[in-house]
Amino acid sequence: MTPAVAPTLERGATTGPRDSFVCRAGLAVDPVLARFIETEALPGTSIDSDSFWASLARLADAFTPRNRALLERREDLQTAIDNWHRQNPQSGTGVPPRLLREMGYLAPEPAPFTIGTQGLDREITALAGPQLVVPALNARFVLNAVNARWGSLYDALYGTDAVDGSLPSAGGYDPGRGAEVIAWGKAFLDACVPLANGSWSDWTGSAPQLADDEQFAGTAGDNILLRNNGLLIELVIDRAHPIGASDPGGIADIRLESALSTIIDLEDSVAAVDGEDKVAGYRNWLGALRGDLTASFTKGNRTVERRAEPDRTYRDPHGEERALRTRSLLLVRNVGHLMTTPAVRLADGSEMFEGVLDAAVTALAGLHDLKGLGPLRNSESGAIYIVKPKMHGPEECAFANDLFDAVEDMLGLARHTLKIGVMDEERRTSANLAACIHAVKDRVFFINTGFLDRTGDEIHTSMLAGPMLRKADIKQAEWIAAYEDRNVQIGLACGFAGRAQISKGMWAAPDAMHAMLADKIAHPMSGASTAWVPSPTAATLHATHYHRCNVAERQQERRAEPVVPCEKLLTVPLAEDPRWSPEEVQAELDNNVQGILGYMVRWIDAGIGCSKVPDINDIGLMEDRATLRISSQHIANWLLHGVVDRSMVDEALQRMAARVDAQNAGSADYVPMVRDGPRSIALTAASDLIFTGTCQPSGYTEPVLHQARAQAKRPEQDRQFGATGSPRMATAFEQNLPFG
Ligand SMILES: CC(=O)SCCNC(=O)CCNC(=O)[C@H](O)C(C)(C)COP(=O)(O)OP(=O)(O)OC[C@H]1O[C@@H](n2cnc3c(N)ncnc32)[C@H](O)[C@@H]1OP(=O)(O)O
Ligand SMILES: O=CC(=O)O
Ligand SMILES: [Mg+2]
Repeated sequence: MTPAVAPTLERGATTGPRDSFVCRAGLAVDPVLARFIETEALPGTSIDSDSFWASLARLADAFTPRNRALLERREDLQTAIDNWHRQNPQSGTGVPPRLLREMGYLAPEPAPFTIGTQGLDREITALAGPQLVVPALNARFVLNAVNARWGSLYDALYGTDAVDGSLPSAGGYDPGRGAEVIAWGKAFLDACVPLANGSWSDWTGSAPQLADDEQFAGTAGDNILLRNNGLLIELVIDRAHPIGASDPGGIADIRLESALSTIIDLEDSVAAVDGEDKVAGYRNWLGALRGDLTASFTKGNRTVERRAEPDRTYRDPHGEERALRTRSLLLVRNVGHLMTTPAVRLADGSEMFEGVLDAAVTALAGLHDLKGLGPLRNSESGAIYIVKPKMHGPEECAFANDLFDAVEDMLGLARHTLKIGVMDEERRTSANLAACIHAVKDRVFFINTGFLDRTGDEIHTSMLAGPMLRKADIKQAEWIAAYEDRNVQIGLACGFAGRAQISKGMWAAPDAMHAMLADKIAHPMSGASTAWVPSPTAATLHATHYHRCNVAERQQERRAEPVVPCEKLLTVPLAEDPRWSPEEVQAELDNNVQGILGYMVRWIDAGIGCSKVPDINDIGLMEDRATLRISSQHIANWLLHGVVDRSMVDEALQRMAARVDAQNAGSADYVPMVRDGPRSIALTAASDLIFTGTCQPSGYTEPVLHQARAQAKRPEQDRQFGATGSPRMATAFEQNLPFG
């Protein structure tokens, strides 16, 4: 039986390294995590506390050695690649494919196959539309994301630069701007759900005669529902509303089905370094799935109570009442295979692999949805969706598959209840994508081109090959086009059309909605059935692309294409003739340093894992650990090859720290990095990250970030300043100098 209350959570009942830890089946568990599992996650699931912890201990026993071996394999391959570059310093290329095959970096291609995943929701198989990502630790944002299934097109157009690049002025409603928004909205309707005669601008409210009757989906009260490419559009009819009152047809708003699915992110957009942080994320995932998560906050001068939208109904064209899905389908992103967590320690005192803990706990939370334990439901088809990031190659995908098998057994779930989304964001995965998909072929529900991490890995893998192009030019180089094309082509060849999502990466400029409307239609046009957006507003605007482009047709067209050869993917974005002016070099360095500091100071000092940080041109960019990986690896690469030197980087760090301090001057609790007294942990960590960039595993930022954040969380008197700048790290840069 599950205990309703945790049995013994008193301080001191522990074998762990911190005397507040509690002992569970030989594991030393952070009491905050133990309490969460025993009082919130287990109750109702029919799994008792003793068997959960015993199974978790067995899971750790079974998967820890294998996980470690996979990380060693990463290092061995990287060493082999580095050695080749040392022996071939003038090659101007990456390691030749033949040698990559010999090393085992390139695996044998599987025979043609079709994925066999069953039991997926229609948001994954049948519909094409935006995918929102939200940091798991922020309940207010999570709830906004849950409810982002629907969004106001008028609000999204009015409140952003979407229509013509201009922003609304402060003050009241601007009727001129409003008229432009309404005209844009009506033109959109004319293009996507045209009337048989005339324009929606002239529609006066009679039963709409559509050019295609099939696009009439029904009514919800006075509102009209239309369907195009599988997505719903709701015309809000309200003549009492100021906008509806002046509209010939009484249209007060056009609401669009927007974020069909949402990833609640436990990975690169959060700062979670201990049991307390992990529980904050797990609790929000659990509450979002159950439908009882709430958030209360002050906005302007009012208190907002936010909760998940209840289900709605509408009447179809035959007058039958039907359910109208109001919430985004929820997926969770676990962490990758690299990090361990101090939330649980094993019998030998080592930390548990965080990905193993994530798999067990996020799946346990999923049981609440499958068993209907909360007031609302997520998956209608009984699936638990877990996105797995940063896997390197097929053996790491096979590891995740086996881990998910074991978690299913532990929780009494039918085989393949846990679905996996494979982030195609490491070079070894892109180069072996078919084999990676094959390793998870009966549970895969998406592949996604995480081009940000992928860019970081591109730099790190070929770090020794030579100086890389400038960051913006890397995005235009041959490898990335091959990467994006191959992902779609291989996905289609493995039968993803109509069965699973082919997903494209994040729009990383949250305020640049005009540019997004112009550019991001390329994602559905590529045959991808979904693509990432940073906010609900961006989801609504990006949804218009899926009305303008029929993804199913695009997939049909692209199916016949041959897959771009792997050789093109393996071209390295090296600067062939690096003759940048000093101003160009300085601008590149400053831009990277500003992004790094602007992001890290909030991560380390405030625990904020995803931020909007102005770039050197004052464009606010979404920064997360993946963009940090790119910037830090880029500087490390230019340092190594002498494009910049240590003193330039130190000078940029000081100058940009002052600039970031000025940018944050208005924020309460912000502690400047440039100050008298103890050196800023964030500034020290940023310096470490750059100067040890060549030695960080795969160029990841997590080890430095976690160490620095843990240090910042400790009471001031317990901190060891400069701990991240340990002698090992300080000398690592010097040791690499021979390559410079
Ligand atoms: C490479 C990768 O891994 S990409 C995946 C990881 N990245 C992400 O998850 C991006 C998530 N997005 C965000 O965190 C934010 O949008 C940022 C940091 C990029 C930009 O934030 P800002 O523009 O400063 O947003 P701000 O804090 O002003 O919030 C604006 C409103 O939008 C909402 N909002 C913004 N982003 C999101 C989101 N992703 N999900 C839900 N709501 C959101 C907020 O709830 C807020 O509304 P509220 O006041 O009613 O609660
Ligand atoms: O996770 C996404 C990425 O681009 O990296
Ligand atoms: Mg990523």
